[in-house]
Amino acid sequence: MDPNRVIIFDTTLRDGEQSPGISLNTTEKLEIAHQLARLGVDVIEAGFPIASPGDFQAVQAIAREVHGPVIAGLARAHAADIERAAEAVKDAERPRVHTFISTSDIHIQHQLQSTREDVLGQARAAVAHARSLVDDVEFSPMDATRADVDFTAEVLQAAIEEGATTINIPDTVGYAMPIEYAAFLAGLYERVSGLKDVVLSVHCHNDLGLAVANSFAGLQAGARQVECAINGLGERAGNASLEEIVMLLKTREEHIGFETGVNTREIARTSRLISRLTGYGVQPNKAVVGRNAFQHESGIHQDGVLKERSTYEIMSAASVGFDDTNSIVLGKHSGRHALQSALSDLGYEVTGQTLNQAFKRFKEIADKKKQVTAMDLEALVTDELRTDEGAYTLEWFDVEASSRRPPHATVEIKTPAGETVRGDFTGDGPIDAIFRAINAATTREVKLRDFRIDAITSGQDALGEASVVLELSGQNASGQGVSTDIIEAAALAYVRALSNVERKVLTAAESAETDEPVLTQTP
Ligand SMILES: CC(=O)SCCNC(=O)CCNC(=O)[C@H](O)C(C)(C)COP(=O)(O)OP(=O)(O)OC[C@H]1O[C@@H](n2cnc3c(N)ncnc32)[C@H](O)[C@@H]1OP(=O)(O)O
Ligand SMILES: CC(C)C(=O)C(=O)O
Repeated sequence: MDPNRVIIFDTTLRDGEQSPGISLNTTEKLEIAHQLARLGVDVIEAGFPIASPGDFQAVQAIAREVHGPVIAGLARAHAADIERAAEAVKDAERPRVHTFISTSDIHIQHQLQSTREDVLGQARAAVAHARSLVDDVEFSPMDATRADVDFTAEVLQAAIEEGATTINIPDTVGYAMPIEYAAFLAGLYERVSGLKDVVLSVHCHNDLGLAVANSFAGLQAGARQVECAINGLGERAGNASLEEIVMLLKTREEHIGFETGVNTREIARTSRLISRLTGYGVQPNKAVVGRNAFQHESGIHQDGVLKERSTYEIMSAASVGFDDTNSIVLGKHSGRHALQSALSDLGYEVTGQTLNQAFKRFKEIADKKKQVTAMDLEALVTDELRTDEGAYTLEWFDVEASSRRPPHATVEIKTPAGETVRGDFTGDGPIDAIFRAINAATTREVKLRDFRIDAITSGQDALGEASVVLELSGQNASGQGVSTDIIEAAALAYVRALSNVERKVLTAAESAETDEPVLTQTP
C-alpha cells in the first residue's frame, strides 16, 4: 500500500451511536452505511454486536449488503463478544473484528478490578481467539494515553504476536495533547518491534477540543489509520470529526503529502443524513459542514470574495458537496420518472412500491410548496426510511390555536399492538398540547428532554424538520419528523421518539438478562 495513503475508519455507527439519545434502527443504519460507502471510507465500524440483538442484526445486515469498505464489529476481550462480532461480520466482503481492553492502571484497578498480568493474558487470548475466526483483527489498548508506555508496549507486542493486523491507540478520554500523543506513539514504535509491520491507528476523543489535532499528530508520528465520525459524533464530546480530518489532509495535501480515498463531494450530504437520522443538529459555525462554513458576513470579506474567492476561502463549498443542493429539481407537475431520476442523482435507487410511496409523499409536498429542491427530496426520503413496523404511528390530529384561549389538541395514535387510541389535552402552546395529547393517548410517562425545529430550505413554504428527545426509565432516544406543517412535524418526531425510547428500555432489560463467559488468561 502507498505509504502516504491514510485509511479512513468511520465509527459513526458505533462510537457515534454512543452519543446520548441516539438510537438508530437497522434500516437507518443500513442507509448510513450505504452513504458511507458512497463517501469512500475504507472501514465502517458498524456496531457492537454483543450489545443487543438489534445491534447484531444491524451489523449483520450491513456486512451482507454494503460493498466496498471493510466491515468491523467491536468486542470486549470476552469470548462471547468476539464470537458474536465475528458471526455478525462474517458475510462481509472483508470482515474485521475489533477487540479491546484497557491498559491504564486507573481502568485496570477501578473498572476491570484486575491486574496488569491478567489484562496481558486477556489481550493475548482475545486476539488469538479473534484470529481463529477472522483474518483481519484490530486491537485497542483502551485509555492508552493515561497508561504506562512500557506496559502498553508489552500488551501490543502480545497482540501482534497473536496476529493483530491493526493496532489502534485510543485517547479514550480526550486527555492527550498533540505533542504528547505523537511522543507516545514514537515510544511504542521504539519498544514494539512488530509495530512497523502492522497498521497503526489513532482514535481520539474531543473532550478538550483536540481530537483532530491529536489524530493529525498521530499521522505525523507514523499512524496510517484514523478513526473518526461524521459531524464529530461520539461518546461525550465526540470523536475526531471525519470531515475535518479529511479536508485537512486534502486542503494541505501539498504540504502534508497524505491522501485518502474519500470522495469529498459526498461530505455535505453524509453530514445532513447523519444529522437527520440521529437528531444531532450541526452547529452553524462547525468547520467544513456548518451552514456558515462558506458564508461571508462582513463587508471586507464579501468584497474580497467577490473579487477573488481565495482571498477568504481555503477550500470551496463545491469541494465538500455544498454547491447545487438548493437548485430547483421538481414541481407539482413532475411525474414518477423525473422523481426517480432526481432521487437517483441523490444516490437513492427507488423503484416499485417504494417509488409509488415516495411519489405520493412528493405530490403532497409539491401541492403545498412551489418548488421541491434537492434538499427537500433528501429530507423526504430520509423521513420515509423512518416508517417503522411495530412502532406508534400518528393517524390524525386536530389542534385549535388562538390568542384568546389556551390551545387544545386531539390525536389518534395506532399502538405497536395495532390498537387505535385517542387522547386530548389543553396545553401552554400548540406543540405542548399535542405532545401531552400523545402522552394521554398512549398513557406513557415520558419526559421531554429536547425539542428542536429547523427549516430545511428558506421561504414561507419551507419544509420543517423537528427533532425530539424523550426519556423513559433512565433511557433517552430521539425521533425526527418532516412536514410543511411544523405541528405535524413535531408530532411525528414525538411518536417516533416514543417508539424508539420504548424499544431502548426493552433492549436494556433484555441485555441485563444475558450473561457471557469471559476468556481465560493464557498460561
Ligand atoms: C471506550 C468505548 O467506547 S468502549 C465501548 C463502549 N460501548 C458500550 O458500552 C455500548 C454497548 N454496551 C452494552 O450494551 C453493555 O455495556 C454490554 C452488553 C457490552 C455489557 O453489559 P453488562 O454485561 O451489563 O456490563 P456493564 O456494561 O454493566 O459493565 C461492563 C463490564 O465489562 C467489563 N469490561 C469493560 N471493558 C472490557 C473489556 N474491554 N474487556 C473485558 N471486559 C471489559 C467491565 O469491567 C464490566 O465488568 P463486570 O460486569 O465484571 O464489572
Ligand atoms: C473501543 C475503543 C477504541 C474506544 O472507543 C475508545 O477507547 O475510545
